[in-house]
Amino acid sequence: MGSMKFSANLGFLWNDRPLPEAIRAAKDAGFDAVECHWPYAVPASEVKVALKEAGLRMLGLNTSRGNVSVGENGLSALPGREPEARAAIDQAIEYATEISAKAIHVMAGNSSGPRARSAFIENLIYASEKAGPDITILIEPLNHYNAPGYFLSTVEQAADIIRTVAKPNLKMMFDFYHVQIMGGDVTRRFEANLPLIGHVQIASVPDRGSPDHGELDYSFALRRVRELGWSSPIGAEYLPANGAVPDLAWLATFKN
Ligand SMILES: O=C(O)[C@@H](O)C(=O)CO
Ligand SMILES: [Mg+2]
Repeated sequence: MGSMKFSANLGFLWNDRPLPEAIRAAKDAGFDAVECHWPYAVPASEVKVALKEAGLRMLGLNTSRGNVSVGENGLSALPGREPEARAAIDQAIEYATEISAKAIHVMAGNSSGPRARSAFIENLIYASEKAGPDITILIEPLNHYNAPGYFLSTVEQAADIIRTVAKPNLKMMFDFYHVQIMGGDVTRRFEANLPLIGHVQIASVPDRGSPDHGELDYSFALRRVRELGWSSPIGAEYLPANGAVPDLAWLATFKN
């Protein structure tokens, strides 16, 4: 696929190591960038040093999910929880600013209906304005097996929200793994939503493993992504088959 770039998602890859060590492992493995889920337990100053030493950019991090022990998966589409949602957004912006991260995924949470939609829209306006033009705010449709009850589940719903909020730095995280499960037709839907897409992620379907097997042919899908002009690193967000150390044979094949 020539000159495709890839970002290691350290929420899943090398997630048994402290984040600075995972950043170094990603560099040694040949990744072009990194991204993570929830880095907040590690001081941003340590992550900043590790990124500088590795010469890698942190492409994205997520807002806090809230109370994970009771199943919370984000706060921004929960009516009545605006103060906590905005505190999570502030925390993410502060962390992202310190490490010069490119994007923040604002997690919606488990909810539905018009009040949830209004809360999400208002919180996304807050996030987009507060983040400023150097940080992209992302929203990500998640599939209903991994995230049952999550507010945002389809690309079309995300596109509607992005158009309603109408802020230039609000975009969609297009995770092919979720999009394939929630209706497929992935390359057409990628093309149709291209102007609204801010980051791309991949994993095999249905097992969420390395992107070289399963029902979705990434050698085709990523060629199409590239033909459509996408040049930023693609997020490798998969669960390694042998624990946290990833199977990486696919990386050399897809990069060349
Ligand atoms: O696809 C996912 O699950 C992630 O991109 C994420 O940020 C939510 O956990
Ligand atoms: Mg994802």
